[in-house]
Amino acid sequence: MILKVSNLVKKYGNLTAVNNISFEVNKGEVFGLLGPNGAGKTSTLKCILGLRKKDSGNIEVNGKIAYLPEKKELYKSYTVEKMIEITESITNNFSKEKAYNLINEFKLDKKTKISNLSHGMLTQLYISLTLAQDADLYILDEPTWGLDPLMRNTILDLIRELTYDGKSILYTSHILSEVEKIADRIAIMSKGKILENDYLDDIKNNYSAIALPKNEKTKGYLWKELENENIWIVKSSEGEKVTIDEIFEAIVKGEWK
Ligand SMILES: Nc1ncnc2c1ncn2[C@@H]1O[C@H](COP(=O)(O)OP(=O)(O)OP(=O)(O)O)[C@@H](O)[C@H]1O
Repeated sequence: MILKVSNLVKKYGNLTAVNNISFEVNKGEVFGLLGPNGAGKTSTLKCILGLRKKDSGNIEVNGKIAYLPEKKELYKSYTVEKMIEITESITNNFSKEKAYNLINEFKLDKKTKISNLSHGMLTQLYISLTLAQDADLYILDEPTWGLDPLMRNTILDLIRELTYDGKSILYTSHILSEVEKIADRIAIMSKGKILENDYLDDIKNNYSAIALPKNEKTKGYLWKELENENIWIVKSSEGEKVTIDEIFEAIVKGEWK
């Protein structure tokens, strides 16, 4: 186990952004922390990194962490080359060679000023600077934000490749299809709580959809209210197969009854 979060609570004044959550990330796995806007994902990552003070709970990290923040801001007046130099001077275990390999793979010109990079290119540079660090756990907050589908796939491949060397990845995303491609396990977060936490395949196999008359209730998530019946997502393999997108939607939207 590389990371163990137990009963983490983070409050901002009256708002409980992270409400008593627990999960573990194992060595060599990609763990996806999913949830809608404002679910508490970034707050969770920041508590793990010590960038936010937790209110209670326990966080155990076994190894070095490299972090890709959600707000990908870099010194605008520097060139790509200068940014790599600076990162090398202030970061432990940073490989300049690896950073250059990555920016070449992304076809970024080292002489370009950061202010002239497109949004996607800025993400590529930031990813290069993060993956060029030798770490045991890579914490990536929305690593594919603003990237086109081709570039997204390249980044997902790079993330997956990290696990071949036994590295672990904790990452957040809104894009279910990409999570399906690379995550081993996921946690679905909503309103500060983890509502589901399991192997992706198990989650997919455990849930199915059933239609019930309007006045009937069952144990599950009320997913869709139709004219004559309601559709429930239930923990059973008896009903219709559902996609991970549909399960996610039902868990986040519906209430477990
Ligand atoms: N510094 C802060 N001060 C006050 N409230 C905050 C602060 N940071 C986050 N919040 C609130 O905490 C809640 C969780 O925010 P957080 O950024 O952790 O969610 P998130 O799941 O990462 O969302 P997103 O996907 O939109 O980035 C939100 O209601 C947000 O408004």
